[in-house]
Amino acid sequence: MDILTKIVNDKRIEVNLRKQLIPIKQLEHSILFERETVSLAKKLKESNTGIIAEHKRRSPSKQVINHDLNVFDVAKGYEDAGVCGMSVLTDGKYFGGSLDDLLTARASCNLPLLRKEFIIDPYQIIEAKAYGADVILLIAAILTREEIKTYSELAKSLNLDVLLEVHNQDELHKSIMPSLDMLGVNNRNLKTFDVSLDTSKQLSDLIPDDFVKVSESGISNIEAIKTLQPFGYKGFLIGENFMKTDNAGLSAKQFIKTLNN
Ligand SMILES: O=P(O)(O)OC[C@@H](O)[C@@H](O)c1c[nH]c2ccccc12
Repeated sequence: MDILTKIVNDKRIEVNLRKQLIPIKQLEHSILFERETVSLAKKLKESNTGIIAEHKRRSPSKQVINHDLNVFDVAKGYEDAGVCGMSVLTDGKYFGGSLDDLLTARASCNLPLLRKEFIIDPYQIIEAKAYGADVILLIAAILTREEIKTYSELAKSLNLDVLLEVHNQDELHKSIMPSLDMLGVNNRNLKTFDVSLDTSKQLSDLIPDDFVKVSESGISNIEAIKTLQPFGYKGFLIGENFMKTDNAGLSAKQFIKTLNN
């Protein structure tokens, strides 16, 4: 069984348990559920750098990245660095994250926050809003077109932005619909972990101009961004490159400073 299938199988069990612990009605009554969200897509459109910086402690491909940083400082640091948005991994078993991380990031900064999660149930979208997210991720590899439609429309009705992630042409073709805001090309194959920026280059032409294009994963230097910008990418999702350092915020700050020069 590939890793993505494993993650999704575990996620179904987890979500069913969560639903029993905290009913949707309760989530809908939380204070953050009423919060006015901030659009990441809009920020990316207005930016010349377009960095979305991620909080990620570990991953199935890299094992430990960093267990010593705390989300509160990382979020503050990213905001101070001038990133457009922050991505927070909320999966516990494979990425060492949690919904508490999302809450902490929310308490620490005003950046648009992306709930980085394997969404397979509408419950998780309600949850994202209740824990302070502004954006949800939908992964085409694990959803049908119908699911993408239902989930993205639900997100839009809650004023959440939608980032739809693809890795190949088939996933892209099945996913294009007006309820998406951003199209993310994952340079990492979630089944084999192979990383290549060529994926972003090859798919860029097939993404209609109405969507903000985001390149995700394996971006470790300024050159990568300079190479991808002419292909129309406005957003760059960077995790490990910042998280593997002692001070993720500071390394994002230096990165953005160099990018601006
Ligand atoms: O650490 P990197 O290589 O900079 O990658 C960040 C981000 O793109 C990656 O964490 C990611 C992209 N899509 C995902 C889906 C699920 C979990 C994680 C991801």
